[in-house]
Amino acid sequence: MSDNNNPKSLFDKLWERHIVVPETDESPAVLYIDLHLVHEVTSPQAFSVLNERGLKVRRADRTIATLDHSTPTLPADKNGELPYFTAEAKSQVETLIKNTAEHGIELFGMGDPRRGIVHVIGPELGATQPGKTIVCGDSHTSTHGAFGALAFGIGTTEVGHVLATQCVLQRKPKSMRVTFEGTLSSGVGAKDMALAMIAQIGAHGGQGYAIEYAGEAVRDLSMEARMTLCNMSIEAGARSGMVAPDEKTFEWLDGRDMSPKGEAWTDAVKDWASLATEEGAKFDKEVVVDAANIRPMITFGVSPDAAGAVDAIAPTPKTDPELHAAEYMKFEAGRPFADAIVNRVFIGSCTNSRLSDMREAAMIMRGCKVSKGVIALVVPGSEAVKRAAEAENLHKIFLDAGAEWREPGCSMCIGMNGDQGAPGELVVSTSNRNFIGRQGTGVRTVLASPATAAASAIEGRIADPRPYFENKKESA
Ligand SMILES: CC(C)[C@H](C(=O)O)[C@@H](O)C(=O)O
Ligand code: SF4
Repeated sequence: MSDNNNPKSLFDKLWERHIVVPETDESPAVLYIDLHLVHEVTSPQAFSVLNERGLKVRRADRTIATLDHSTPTLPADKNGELPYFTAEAKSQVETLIKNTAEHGIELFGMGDPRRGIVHVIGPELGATQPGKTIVCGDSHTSTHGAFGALAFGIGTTEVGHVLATQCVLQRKPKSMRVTFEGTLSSGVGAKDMALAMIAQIGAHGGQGYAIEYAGEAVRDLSMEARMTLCNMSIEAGARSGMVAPDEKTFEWLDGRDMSPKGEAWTDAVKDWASLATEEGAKFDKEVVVDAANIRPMITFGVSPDAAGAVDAIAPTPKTDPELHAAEYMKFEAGRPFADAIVNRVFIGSCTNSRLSDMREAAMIMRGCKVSKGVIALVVPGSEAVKRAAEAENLHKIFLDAGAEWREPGCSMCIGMNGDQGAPGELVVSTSNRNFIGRQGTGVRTVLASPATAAASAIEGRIADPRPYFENKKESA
């Protein structure tokens, strides 16, 4: 605990608790890692290095592995064969199965009811907890910061370091507080907050910083929505984003498989409650976002900061990269975004594939039909989300509307499993990256919330979800 003369931020506390060797001018700090998450794409090389050098995994009990990026979202065929996209995808999966078995690491593999996108299952299992340092060879590890953890992505070389030593070398980032002032209006959610913030500070605005999200609109968010917000921190250039743990956090974690139990739970909650940023704590940078005026957001370019309100008109490009992006995306300056014809819709990814996202999309699609000519894919983030959604019959709503209901995984967020759009198609996607070719060669990606994506699927154009919220309210 700090005294009032030295008020500390959540980030300071998390950092200090994990220093094994302090940082000097010559060398970064050695930081202890509480939880290491592993998936099939960034781990093979790391395990190879370990095996070549005859090293063991230091703490297999603090390491969990899942299969998500390369896994098919279509079921096995008659012979029980999964339809892998490429030999490489299949090999990544087989390699992780082999490596985890050899090193005694728990793997949530195909058919395991706990499998899912790495950033969805960590929290779901209760493995993600306040106060922890969490790493994964994956940039969207920032998602776990929603619980008041210091969570960041690492490279494959570092994955090897963590496997072997349970530590990473890190320079302490600068701190930034992003305060969302006011409350959100109906039909606006965490995805819109993230895109509005990134549009405001830029895709590099958070570079070199650890972000803490604060303010009334953040406190009001559910845990799932906080995960959406923290997930997108990386798209603002920051490696981590976090929210101070509170009653909502504790309630969400209570009773989960890996959450502490009994007396250990009581002690943990007491400790977690002491982590919040103290009054007067200093940040290297303060940013204020006007939450009350955020409208549903979409991206119109090829970087997540090219974002605007769904009911706005396409801006006139000012720079060469903007011109290039506008040519690629085919948004004509001065015309409403809502004029753009949509070919495909993807509802999923570690940004927006949790139960609340499924519910939001289903609320909009209930009793409606996906527009003719639009292919809509709904991909739950985990087996648990899939089960929970099916228990509420959400899958029926999607199927009745003419959308596809798939098996959990990263799917069209990155297309590594073969779920991709066709060249030239406009895809409204609830994922986090609109880079050229991310969802398939020549695909034009528009990032949006589940509500906006669902509304766009129905209307066949980029659509404002707000009228649906009004109508459902009236008919409720
Ligand atoms: C495959 C993996 C290395 C990558 C990442 O680190 O983010 C992926 O998850 C992504 O979203 O682009
Ligand atoms: S869902 Fe997308 S962003 Fe998330 S881990 Fe998978 S590929 Fe990366």
